[in-house]
Amino acid sequence: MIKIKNLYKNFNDFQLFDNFNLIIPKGKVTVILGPSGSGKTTLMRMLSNLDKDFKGEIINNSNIFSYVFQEDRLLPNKTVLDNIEFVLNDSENYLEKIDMTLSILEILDKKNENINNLSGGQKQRVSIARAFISPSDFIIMDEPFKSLDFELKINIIYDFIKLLVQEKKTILLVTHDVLEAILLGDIIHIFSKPPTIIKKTLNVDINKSEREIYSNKIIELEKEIYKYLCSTK
Ligand SMILES: Nc1ncnc2c1ncn2[C@@H]1O[C@H](COP(=O)(O)OP(=O)(O)OP(=O)(O)O)[C@@H](O)[C@H]1O
Repeated sequence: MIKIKNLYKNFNDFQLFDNFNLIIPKGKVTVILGPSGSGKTTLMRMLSNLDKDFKGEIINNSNIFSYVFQEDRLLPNKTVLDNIEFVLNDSENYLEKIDMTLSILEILDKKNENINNLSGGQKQRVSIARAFISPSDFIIMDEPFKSLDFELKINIIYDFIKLLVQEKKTILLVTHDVLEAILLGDIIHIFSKPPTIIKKTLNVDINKSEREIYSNKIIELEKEIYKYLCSTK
């Protein structure tokens, strides 16, 4: 579990967080939805020790982090396999897991392909595979599906759900996409404008493998979230 306690963060006289608290439970997907400028990126930077200039406590026992960003951060001119082995110390022990993960993400046939020859969606699948295969305790995902078209995004999300059903991971997902939040999240936090607080927390009590985009439950949740996102309070 990762705990943020009594966090205060400012940039000169701009107070971004003013006694902010958040818990990221182990083995769950915690989603942050919030307006532009509410501090999502800053929070991720503080969680990953890139920004240490704050008051309060961040209790984080995870030793290894991995990241999935909107733009892929893969090694160019290397194969898919090279990119995955890059984050592993003893890749020999991971061969089965690599194949299984690539297969679920539908890119097993690209294993020995040069990254440069892959489409944007395929590269994003490689980024997800790499984060999943690496022995990290905590995966931070910053708008990982943003640049993808709707159909591709939904397909990758469903493949990603298959991975999560196989193996629970502690994930923090930051997104502006309400449907993505509902399909992947266990807990959804909606941020206010600064000074940022959590306006609303929703638990998604629908089995991950039963999250159908057209189902009434999903549509009801979407409506509820839009209500909070649109309220100025
Ligand atoms: N280095 C910095 N110096 C001054 N102000 C900053 C700095 N970094 C962030 N801010 C301010 O802090 C606020 C939060 O920024 P942040 O990038 O964390 O928001 P965000 O929620 O990730 O936004 P978006 O959804 O647009 O990516 C913004 O008002 C931003 O201008």
